[in-house]
Amino acid sequence: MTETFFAPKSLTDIDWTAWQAKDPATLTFVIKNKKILLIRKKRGLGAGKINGPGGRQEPGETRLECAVREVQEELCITPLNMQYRGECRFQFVDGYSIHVHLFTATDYEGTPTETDEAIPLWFNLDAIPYEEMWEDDKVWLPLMLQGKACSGRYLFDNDTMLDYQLE
Ligand SMILES: Nc1ncnc2c1[nH]c(=O)n2[C@H]1C[C@H](O)[C@@H](COP(=O)(O)OP(=O)(O)OP(=O)(O)O)O1
Repeated sequence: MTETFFAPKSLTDIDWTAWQAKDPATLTFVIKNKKILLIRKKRGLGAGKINGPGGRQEPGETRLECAVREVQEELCITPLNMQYRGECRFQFVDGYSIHVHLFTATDYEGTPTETDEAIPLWFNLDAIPYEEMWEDDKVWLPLMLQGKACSGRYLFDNDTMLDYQLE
């Protein structure tokens, strides 16, 4: 039987009690010496944008293992002192969904290095380039940086954020 998907127009069109993302994923932000380590993403979802390093969880992997592996793969460094900070539930109107778990790290081993997935970029904490990032980042990233609750739900049509709600 074919499953029919009705494109939601707002968050209230979605049954969040039954919501299960197609993909679990992570994002990690290394924050050191009042600077934040971001990437220019070269491929995958959000290619061309600035974001934290991260990606989709692999079978058998914990969230933390995924977060560490993605930073290692994308920037050739190992994040240290990882802390879980919250989660973002993203629903796209085309039916795709991704559940992103947020981590911070206060240090790292190695040297941030460009890979075929990402270019490392350091920014002062008061100069984060939100205009080059996913639209939702300006909603939750400032809260996360202040140590506040930052979990939320977001509805997207491609790159356009249609609706959001912090939890
Ligand atoms: N809206 C929004 N804001 C902030 N960050 C994100 C989104 N949507 C997202 O998907 N993301 C993040 C979550 C993940 O970290 C990446 C998407 O994963 P991707 O890099 O495509 O996954 P990989 O497993 O690394 O894919 P490959 O390129 O290796 O196939 O973006």
